Amino acid sequence: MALLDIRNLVVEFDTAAGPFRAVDGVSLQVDPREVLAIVGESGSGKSVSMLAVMGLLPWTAKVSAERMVFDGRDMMAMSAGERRRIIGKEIAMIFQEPIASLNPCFTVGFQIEEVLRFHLGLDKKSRRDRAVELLTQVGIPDPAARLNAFPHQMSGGQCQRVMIAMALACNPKLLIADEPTTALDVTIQKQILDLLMQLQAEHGMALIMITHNMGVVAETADRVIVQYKGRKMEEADVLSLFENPQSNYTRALLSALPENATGDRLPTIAGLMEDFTPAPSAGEGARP
Ligand SMILES: Nc1ncnc2c1ncn2[C@@H]1O[C@H](COP(=O)(O)OP(=O)(O)OP(=O)(O)O)[C@@H](O)[C@H]1O
Repeated sequence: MALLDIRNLVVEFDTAAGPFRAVDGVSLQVDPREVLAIVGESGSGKSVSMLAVMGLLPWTAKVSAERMVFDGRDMMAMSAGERRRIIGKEIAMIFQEPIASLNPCFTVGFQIEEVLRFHLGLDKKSRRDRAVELLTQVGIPDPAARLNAFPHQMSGGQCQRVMIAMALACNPKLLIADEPTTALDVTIQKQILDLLMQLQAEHGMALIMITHNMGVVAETADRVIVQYKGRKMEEADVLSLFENPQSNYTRALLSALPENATGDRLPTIAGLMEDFTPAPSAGEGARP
């Protein structure tokens, strides 16, 4: 049984110019321990789809889905309180801007311990011990002392490690990583990706990796969904996607990779919805 099963997700925003459909009928399933990449260019609705699952969209968003089931529980039917108990505990998310994701007014120790207090009700001493253990797991040197640091006293890479520690605090079944390395220096990007993959394997969690980077897809994913302008263009296991892409949009994305350039210039992607057709298997709820 899929850990997360979403059918026909639609997200529409009320804007001054009228309703805007950011996600248009996306279906996806993730199995326990599986790594699913959602890839697509900026604005393709990758983040909005996952923020809809987390219930983190602003009130201007209208979310509908035929099905949104996590670990056998219907997320569309549950109360806001029930959802809050799952979010951050069983499903955790990390974001592109680690420094902006942390609260600048509190030490990182306080912020990690707050997750442990809210979701697990641990006492002060157990919270501190667990926070040290978590910082150790994500590779922060001198963890007991670093708990007293404020986010501005840490580098971007260290802040992302802290975000990962917070996400792991309650041993989630699913981690959603939204462009987790995009804002970091190239050398740090690789370290954070390696850390995420190591923790995913050790903790046996499912991972949804949101990215615009085909290199990240190739390094991390078991299965891939290609999204464009709010619609699913293709879904395939990672090898099939690279070796035998079915949608002309996926082919355009792959041919725009620097290593696939044949002339002096990289090919551009035309950018008109009408030009691209989803792969025949992309539309249905069930995965190919
Ligand atoms: N609060 C909002 N109100 C109106 N439109 C929004 C809102 N949030 C996102 N959008 C729009 O929804 C579309 C999808 O955004 P989304 O952030 O999911 O894209 P993305 O594929 O994750 O790209 P990026 O990597 O740049 O975040 C974009 O056109 C964006 O402008």
